Amino acid sequence: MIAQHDCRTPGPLDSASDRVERDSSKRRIGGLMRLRPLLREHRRLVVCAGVSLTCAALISLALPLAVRRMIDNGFSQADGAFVNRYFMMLMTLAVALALASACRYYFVTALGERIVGDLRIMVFRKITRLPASFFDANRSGEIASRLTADAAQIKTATSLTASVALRNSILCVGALAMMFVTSPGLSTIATGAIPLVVAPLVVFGRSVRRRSRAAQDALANASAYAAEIISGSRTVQAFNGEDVACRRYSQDVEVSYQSAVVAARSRAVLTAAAIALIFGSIVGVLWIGARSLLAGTLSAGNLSQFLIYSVIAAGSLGSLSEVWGELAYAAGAAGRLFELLDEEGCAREKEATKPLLGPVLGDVEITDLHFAYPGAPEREVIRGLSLRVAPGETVAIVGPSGSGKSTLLSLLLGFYDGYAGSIAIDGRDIRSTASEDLRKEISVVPQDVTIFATSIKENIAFGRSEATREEIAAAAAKASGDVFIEALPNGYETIVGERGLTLSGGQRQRIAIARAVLKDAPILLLDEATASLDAENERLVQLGLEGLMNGRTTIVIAHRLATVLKADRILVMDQGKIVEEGTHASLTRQAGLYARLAELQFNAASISCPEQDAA
Ligand SMILES: Nc1ncnc2c1ncn2[C@@H]1O[C@H](COP(=O)(O)OP(=O)(O)OP(=O)(O)O)[C@@H](O)[C@H]1O
Repeated sequence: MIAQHDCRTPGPLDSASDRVERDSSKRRIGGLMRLRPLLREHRRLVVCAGVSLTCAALISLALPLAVRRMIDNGFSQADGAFVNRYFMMLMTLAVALALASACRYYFVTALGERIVGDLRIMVFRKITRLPASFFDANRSGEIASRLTADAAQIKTATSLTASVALRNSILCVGALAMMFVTSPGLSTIATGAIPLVVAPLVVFGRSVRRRSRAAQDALANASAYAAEIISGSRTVQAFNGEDVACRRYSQDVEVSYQSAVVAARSRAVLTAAAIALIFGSIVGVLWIGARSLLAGTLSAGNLSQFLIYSVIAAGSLGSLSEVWGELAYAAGAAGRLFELLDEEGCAREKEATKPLLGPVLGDVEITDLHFAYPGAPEREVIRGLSLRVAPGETVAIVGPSGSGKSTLLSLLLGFYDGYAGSIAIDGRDIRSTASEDLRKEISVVPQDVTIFATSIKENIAFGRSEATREEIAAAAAKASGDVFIEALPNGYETIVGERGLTLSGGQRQRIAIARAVLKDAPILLLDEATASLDAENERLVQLGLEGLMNGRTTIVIAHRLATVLKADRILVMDQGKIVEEGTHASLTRQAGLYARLAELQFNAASISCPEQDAA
């Protein structure tokens, strides 16, 4: 039976259709509203952007007034001094407009960059704390794409698009008001046409947004695949898989292209419809205006002013319909990022838990543990396992591949919470301890060593960034890594390639061991820690590890039985359970699974372990 921990098990991120469906109930633009707290944090930038934006819009609205006055009072009365004065004024307005526009651009762009930077940091912070089950269910490329492409989309929206939208809203409202001031009659006819123009655009806009999201998701899919192939480039080349990969990527890109083209087509039609409807109605209104001019009920200046305002109003309405699409697009991107922020996960936060008390002795007790991975809940990987490791004891776990050894270590590290039974350290259930506090007490050398594309020094000090150069060197020496590191051109400062590709497997392993040595935690987990070493290095590292294990609770997983002979106890795991327990000598005598494994690896009879035989 599997206990469902009360936190929600993170599953795959929503698919395009899921999201579109959910979004339809929320009115997509609303997604951007969640950026409000970030905007509040940068109030000063928001105010500066708003002021410069409003100034630029108001100055644009003042220009037609000047034009009318000039036509009616200057040209028509051939008043040269008046014309000069007005041109000077126009020049001043132009300079002010230029300045206001420059300020608008600067503040709005700075605001967009600031907001998206903050958002990226928030999301990244969250991602780094999400539980293992989230990463089991989601592709890293897809997550990275949210941080890059979606964040960029929001940047455009919060900076340029939002400013265009705001400017056009001000222009539209201002121009409409001025149209009424200029000619109430003509304006009534013009505004009467607005609902007829806007209604079809709103309806059509929705389908455009749906298509845009599909295009975005298709692109994220292609990016995730590309990231996977790039990180596995050596395997791809070793298996001559370039063509297969290219074909698959081309298909993904094609799907993304097709979705983008469909979205662009809808958007093009939307733009055409917007322009036709808006300008069509304006031309109609102007026709009426021209007739009023001929009838002498409207001056030429007034008609020109009305004309300019109606072009401004129409132009801004048209731009609004375009940027509405952009904003909806960005709201979709914001939704995708906030979805990550909303991931609940199971990482136990500090506030909700109690720290392990005092210095941890490393008494590990596992009682009747049952566990199935969230992705395969029907298949129990750990099935009723109980185990006690006393402080300072070294226990080795061996067993066939897939028997659940690494899973057990993952559970000890608190990577998964959805298990039944209990795991306690020094008598305290690890589920009531914050993940951060728990992991402080555990050093681990995993099966798949992770090396970051930075200096060797930083790689070793990853778990203790404040470590001194001497401490780092001492840890490297204990892991038998000092000789090879010092032989590198830049020693400890040498930058290793991505995932440590410029190092050999054994060198990577020794850096991982040095990292664990430096962390100096009371509990040590070694998962095939010496698997990539040659016999000579294995012997050296083994010596270092023995020093490290001394006085620490150690759980060692090893396939090579020769590496576990010195353990205080050997546990044999099979199908999620401990099936045998003892020393090498006693286990070989039992003629069970261990004896069979031993016989497969070496002639068990010829291996002797004097200390244990004696024991
Ligand atoms: N993230 C995961 N999601 C779902 N199933 C998993 C996951 N990781 C491992 N498994 C499954 O759990 C079982 C136990 O795997 P585990 O890695 O613990 O075995 P192991 O004994 O450490 O094997 P090996 O000695 O080969 O490393 C396997 O059947 C494996 O397919």
